[in-house]
Amino acid sequence: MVKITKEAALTYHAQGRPGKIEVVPTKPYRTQTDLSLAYSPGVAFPCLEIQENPHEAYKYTSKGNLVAVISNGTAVLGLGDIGAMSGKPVMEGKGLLFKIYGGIDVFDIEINEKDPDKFIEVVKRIAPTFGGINLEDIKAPECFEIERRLKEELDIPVMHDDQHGTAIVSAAGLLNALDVAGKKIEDVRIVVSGAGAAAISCTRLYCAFGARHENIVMCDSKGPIRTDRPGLTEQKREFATSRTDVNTLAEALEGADVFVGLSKGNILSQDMVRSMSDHPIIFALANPEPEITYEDAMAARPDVLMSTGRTDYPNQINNVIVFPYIFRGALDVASSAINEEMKMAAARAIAELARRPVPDIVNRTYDVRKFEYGPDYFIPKPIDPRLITEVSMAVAKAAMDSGVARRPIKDWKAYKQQLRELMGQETKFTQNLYDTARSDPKRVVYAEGTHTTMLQAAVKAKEEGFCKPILLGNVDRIYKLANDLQLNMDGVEVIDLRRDDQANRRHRYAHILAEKKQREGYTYQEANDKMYERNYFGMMMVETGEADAFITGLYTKYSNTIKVAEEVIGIQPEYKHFGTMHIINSKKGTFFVADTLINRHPDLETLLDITKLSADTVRFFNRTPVMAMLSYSNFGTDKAGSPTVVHEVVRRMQEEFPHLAIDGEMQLNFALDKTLRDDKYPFTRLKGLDVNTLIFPCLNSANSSYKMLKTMSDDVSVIGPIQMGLNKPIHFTDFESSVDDIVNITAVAVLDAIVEERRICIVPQDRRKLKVVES
Ligand SMILES: NC(=O)C1=CN([C@@H]2O[C@H](COP(=O)(O)OP(=O)(O)OC[C@H]3O[C@@H](n4cnc5c(N)ncnc54)[C@H](OP(=O)(O)O)[C@@H]3O)[C@@H](O)[C@H]2O)C=CC1
Ligand SMILES: CC(=O)C(=O)O
Ligand SMILES: [Mg+2]
Repeated sequence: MVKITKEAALTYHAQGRPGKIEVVPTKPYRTQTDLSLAYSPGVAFPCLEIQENPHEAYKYTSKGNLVAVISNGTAVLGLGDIGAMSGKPVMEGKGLLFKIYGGIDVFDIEINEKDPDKFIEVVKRIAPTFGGINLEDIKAPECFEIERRLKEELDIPVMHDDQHGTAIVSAAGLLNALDVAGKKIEDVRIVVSGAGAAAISCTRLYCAFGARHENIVMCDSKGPIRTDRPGLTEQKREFATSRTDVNTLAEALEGADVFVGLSKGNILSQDMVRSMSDHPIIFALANPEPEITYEDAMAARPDVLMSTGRTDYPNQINNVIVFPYIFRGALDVASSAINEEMKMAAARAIAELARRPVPDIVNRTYDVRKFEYGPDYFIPKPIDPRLITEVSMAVAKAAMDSGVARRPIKDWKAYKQQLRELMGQETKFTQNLYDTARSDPKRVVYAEGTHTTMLQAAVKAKEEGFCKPILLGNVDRIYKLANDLQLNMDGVEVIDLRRDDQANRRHRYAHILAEKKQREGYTYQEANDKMYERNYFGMMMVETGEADAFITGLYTKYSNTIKVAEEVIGIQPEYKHFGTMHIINSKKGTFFVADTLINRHPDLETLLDITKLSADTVRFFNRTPVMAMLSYSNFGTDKAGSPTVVHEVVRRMQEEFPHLAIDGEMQLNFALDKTLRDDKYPFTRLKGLDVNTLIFPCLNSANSSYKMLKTMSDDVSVIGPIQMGLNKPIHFTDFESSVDDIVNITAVAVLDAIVEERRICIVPQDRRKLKVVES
């Protein structure tokens, strides 16, 4: 587990641009016209529209996606009243989290005002700017009145996150921890340490889920809150116990099932933990120091079900699992409030998610082989990409059902897709790719069945509904691995090509290959030896029609696999070379990039083949190719060196395909910026067109470019490599491919296999029949 040091935290905040957030324009601003639209005089028009109908603010401004995180710094984490400005790093941090998890923009606002009436007045006056208000780190009891009045007096969702975000996530954690411990919420004895903003709201929500008042003891800085204590606030009175036998936290904890700490660091001792019942649930949620450290609690007894509020320990219970999504759902239906129904729906959705298999990306990020629902994992990880869809949708639905949604959602499938796209999880392109592959699932051979990534990808592709996997490898090993990973192997075929029962098949394949290659010096014996290698055997399955597509590459070097593919499958007759393409999905659109893996220094004929194959592949994905031939020079500015080859390819392509949008050679920025290109070079065939296909002059530049994008940009997803030019659907992976990379390639391979006889140059009427990926 990562230990966070003071030095590291200070450097993180100070390095580069100080702080953690910046404001980024969302409209063009390069030209004088842009500026006149963005500001005066153009800006006057939306102003007047809003004056006439205030709701138009959601249409013409950022209001609908803008949340204020507002604090007066009186209860910052567990640090106490450190002042408004000192709390700014926390509020900026929330801004960052809102953005990365919920796609919501935030202005953090620190108000130097402790008087509730004045504070409320300030918030009310700035409220028109925002679509929602997240109150943060405001101490009890003032926070209750502040939130109550703002909710009453404003018509946008207002939520004090320390109260309700914490209540929702800890209720989800409690439901699951009780399930793991085999206990019922109605029966358990709960001790709550803290009687502030977070503690009161959490306890209220536990009661809404069935916890009994009489089973709860709440403690504040003075100890257990009893009904016989004079001068209790209204909220403390709500949870005061009538028990007279409890005078200390230690006494309250004897035999208790649950401890929830929302108070102060280091107030729970190991002895207290030992005095609790079997499988005690300990939520030590004070930040930054929990009521007891994870290590101490685990050392006290092995059966503890332990959570903290920190990222660096298992079972983090932190409101970050809630606030981005509850506001997302609320904003998306223009909800006028965040009510009890929405909170309970969010808690149930979070609890339910933790019980489902965990996505590969989460395991990889935490460097864990597999998270499994149980003592060490009963709450989803904040980076779980499903939170945005599951929680936001549950919240939006609850808002609609409870009558506070002003813009109900009509198409839930489209909304889910919109949420995924918002977070760049899944572009429309990938979705369409999957849908098309699903229309006619194919038999796909995975060469490396014993590789965990390949095995998981094969099962996932099957579960996505677009393939019938055939795994090559040792049968016992594959089933053991699948068992360890809890994978459902129904519908998966496993073939151990080395076993005696495959001898006939090996001989048969060897005969076919030897016959095909007899004029190239191939003997039967040689071919038979090769059938013990998974790439030969698997490709022969496709060659003979006993499978539809083949995927390999995690163990084998690319150059070796290519040789086998050329030998067994061969290149399409109209070409002499084959190549690879990567598809880049970014906020700016989908781009096809070639040749990313095969031809190191393509000569004229090779580059010509790559270009033609690329045009066909782009059409295969049902797009019209708009092709830029790239180089370091523009349209003949360099008359020597490599640009001359590109120049000549363009000439030949334009001559052979008079209607194809292709031009060059040109630099990458001219390819991607049509205004710049049309301004400087108005004569091109690409005038007014957005380029979607980038043909690089050599492997160095193509390979480095797609890898640079993949590594440096979080907003980019890459599909590939997609092979172009082989006779059959043989596809390769990078050795560093993830499960999702291979699932994507499987979809491409299936699509490839759907095209009968696999001609990339598919005739238009066949294409329509196939309903391949829509533009
Ligand atoms: N993990 C998470 O997601 C979240 C964690 N928190 C954490 O919860 C804690 C409280 O936050 P919040 O409710 O906003 O703050 P408040 O200031 O509103 O409440 C603090 C409460 O803690 C009580 N307290 C202080 N010292 C002790 C002690 N020694 N024993 C028992 N109770 C004590 C106070 O008692 P008294 O009333 O007598 O003053 C008060 O009731 C913080 O540490 C915060 O970081 C908060 C929100 C979310
Ligand atoms: C997480 C949080 O909001 C707090 O500790 O105050
Ligand atoms: Mg807080």
